[in-house]
Amino acid sequence: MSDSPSPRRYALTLACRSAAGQVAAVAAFLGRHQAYVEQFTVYDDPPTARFFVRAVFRRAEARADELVRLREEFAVLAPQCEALQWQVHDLAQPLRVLLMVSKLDHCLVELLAGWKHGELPMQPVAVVSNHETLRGLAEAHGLPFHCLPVTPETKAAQEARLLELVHDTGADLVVLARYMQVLSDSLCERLAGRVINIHHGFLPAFKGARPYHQAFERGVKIIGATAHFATPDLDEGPIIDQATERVDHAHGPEDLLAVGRQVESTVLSRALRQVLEHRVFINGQRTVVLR
Ligand SMILES: Nc1nc2c(c(=O)[nH]1)N[C@@H](CN(C=O)c1ccc(C(=O)N[C@@H](CCC(=O)O)C(=O)O)cc1)CN2
Repeated sequence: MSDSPSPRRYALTLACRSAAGQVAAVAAFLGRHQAYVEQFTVYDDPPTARFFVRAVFRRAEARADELVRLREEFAVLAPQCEALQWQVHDLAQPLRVLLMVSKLDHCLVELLAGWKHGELPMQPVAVVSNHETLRGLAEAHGLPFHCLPVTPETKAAQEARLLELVHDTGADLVVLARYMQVLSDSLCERLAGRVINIHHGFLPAFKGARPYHQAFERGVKIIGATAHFATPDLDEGPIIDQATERVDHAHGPEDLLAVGRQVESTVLSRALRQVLEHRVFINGQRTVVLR
């Protein structure tokens, strides 16, 4: 990166205790840095007495070390704001994403298309699967493909290999794009807040591996999909986004799966975009999504 000053765009995210003066403190910080603020969104959550801030700003003449200086100086301010979590992101450095899939390709195809079309600001770093089925799709997009078959006997070793890949690729996020194996408690804890799953059901209804069959048996008239952070509690993680579609008595389980494909792909892509744009905060069992 040249030393000559160049315009750079940043996102500042802050979760802190609810209190007077939080906005003023952040605004003063941005003012001290002659920041040109493009977006400034806040939400106060009375039930948890937490306050959430997302600011997108730019600096006309940013020095090479500006991101480091911004972080060092916000680190001084953070305790005064009773910060619980904060980060300054350089928007020219998209988050690195490790994609996981089993045999069904519809969600992976949607994410890769969104990336190629510049709609998903991410840097995919690899595709990991427990089947060979989608190697061609990954490699056609120039992405390394790693097949880690999972059985009860191999699960621990394969998860250790997955953690190695997360480390070696510098992945910030892991996206379960119809990856049909339950991640262990220890893996979820190691990657807490960094694993996004698409559940092919409208949670909290119809948890598990076969929600469309459950929906058919129940005779529902609406099906849906849910993007959430994966936690040790299967299909219980904080929800990022959901969507639904109407169905009727004539839809069998396979028809429901067919209707659900686009709902799943749309919800996962939308949820991932919100995370990539630093809009999503985990707030206990829930999320705050600053639009
Ligand atoms: N720790 C978590 N891991 C995963 C989650 C999660 O919420 N927490 N979500 C799943 C995705 N999923 C539903 O959305 C899901 C996938 C698979 C199963 C399941 O029972 N799988 C069986 C194996 C099935 C098979 O081999 O085809 C199993 O793992 O024993 C339930 C829910 C992804 N992981």
